[in-house]
Amino acid sequence: MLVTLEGLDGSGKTTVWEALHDAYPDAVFTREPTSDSWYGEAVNRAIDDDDADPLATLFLFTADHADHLSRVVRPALADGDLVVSDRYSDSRYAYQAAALRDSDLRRPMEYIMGIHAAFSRPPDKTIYLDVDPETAAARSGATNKFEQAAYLADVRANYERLIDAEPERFVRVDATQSPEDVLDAVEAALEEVLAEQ
Ligand SMILES: Nc1ncnc2c1ncn2[C@@H]1O[C@H](COP(=O)(O)OP(=O)(O)OP(=O)(O)O)[C@@H](O)[C@H]1O
Ligand SMILES: Cc1cn([C@H]2C[C@H](O)[C@@H](COP(=O)(O)O)O2)c(=O)[nH]c1=O
Repeated sequence: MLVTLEGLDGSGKTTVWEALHDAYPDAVFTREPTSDSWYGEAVNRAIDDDDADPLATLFLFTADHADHLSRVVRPALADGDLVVSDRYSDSRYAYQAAALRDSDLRRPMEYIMGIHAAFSRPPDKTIYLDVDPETAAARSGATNKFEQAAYLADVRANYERLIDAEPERFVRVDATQSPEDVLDAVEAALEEVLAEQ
């Protein structure tokens, strides 16, 4: 089963993802952008480059996703493992659709989803850590172009579109709660998902 953690920068995904290692010692924990490949390194260069072309950036993130799928996600799923990914395809739909909002693409989110539909493996469940853009920007330190409150407001609106389209896949968790309460809510959601399996 493939479970993904999604949300704005600073929503607390990585904090939760790290804490889940103890509760699910046999699961495969992974992330996007990947941290162990040159594709991930290329993505990080684009994140840090304020002048990076947004369409080129989309394809770098998508290349990293293709490598992540073939090298990590599909083999783990084939072995019957629980895979928990800190960010995955929804991050592209939410973030790159916002970055490409004023581009020549008529419907950026649909375009990005179309590219993924040809090769990706959709998540079985997605835990969405919901936080307002101001809190997100403050917590993340606003250190890169994606971590600005105005941009994150667009990203959040895109996440809401994704949730509206597939309410059964998403579990929304209030990420303004204390870290302990957020983790309790995520663990409860995961237990329910695994029990349904
Ligand atoms: N529930 C919470 N309440 C207050 N602060 C939190 C909470 N969860 C995480 N934080 C703090 O917010 C900061 C960002 O947390 P974290 O790195 O887990 O977020 P993230 O969603 O993974 O961000 P990014 O997407 O930018 O990597 C950290 O300093 C962390 O300690
Ligand atoms: C996977 C992915 C990520 N992003 C953005 C979101 C963050 O601002 C950075 C890095 O992610 P992290 O969780 O803070 O390490 O990249 C994106 O725009 N599109 C994506 O597909």
